[in-house]
Amino acid sequence: MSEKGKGKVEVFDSEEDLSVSLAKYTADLADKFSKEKGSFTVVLSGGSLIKSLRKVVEPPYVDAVDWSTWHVFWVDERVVPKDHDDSNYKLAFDGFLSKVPILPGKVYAINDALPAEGAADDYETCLKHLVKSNVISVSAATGFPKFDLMLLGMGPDGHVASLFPGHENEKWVTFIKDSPKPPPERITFTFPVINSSADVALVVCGAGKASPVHPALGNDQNSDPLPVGLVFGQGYSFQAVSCML
Ligand SMILES: O=C1O[C@H](COP(=O)(O)O)[C@@H](O)[C@H](O)[C@H]1O
Repeated sequence: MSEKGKGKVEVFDSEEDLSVSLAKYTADLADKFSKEKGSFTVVLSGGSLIKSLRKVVEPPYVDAVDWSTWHVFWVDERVVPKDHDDSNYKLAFDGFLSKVPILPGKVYAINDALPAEGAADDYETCLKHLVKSNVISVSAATGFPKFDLMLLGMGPDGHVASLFPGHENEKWVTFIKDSPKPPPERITFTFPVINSSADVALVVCGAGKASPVHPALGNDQNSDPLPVGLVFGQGYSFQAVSCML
């Protein structure tokens, strides 16, 4: 999606239906990219997204997907140890990664021994190495890394990743120490990276999130832009919404 409002919007009656559709969408994209280039780079969010991904680690997908081609990243992470209940890595490990044979060397968690700024720099350096070794491509349009699929959630305040209202940055990975949603210290991909992805799935579930998602769908031109309204994609974008709009 290169312009706001050009994404495909799917609205589901239930979170169960959303989850079934998200599994097919993710598995189909993994298959497409794996056949085209032998790898699939996917970026996870924390929060409710991991629960919504549950069907992809169940039959038929769990057996049909070629997990050996997957490279897994995080769009944002809390600066806590990997075994902490607030860790997005732990959430993804418990609900997703522990159920599939993705090679541990292709799972790129943040360095949890570093403080926020160091962890953000370290993750950006890791991405730059992976660009050099052609694991991650670069967007010809933006010069930023181009992941195959960015799986985004959205908070009730309209935040995506750990990009809260008023946040701007031209780095690949940045950090915050004052997140309005606990825990306060986080690292996060920036909008140029998010918006350079080949595909972006914005997975939003629940009536409480109906109002902030309107700008992302191009339905509300007048209100102040929320972070979710700044999400675009370079290619086909899938936005799954199960709330009343
Ligand atoms: O703090 C975070 O919140 C958002 C949204 O979470 P949700 O539980 O409301 O879906 C999440 O996408 C992000 O990765 C996480 O760090």
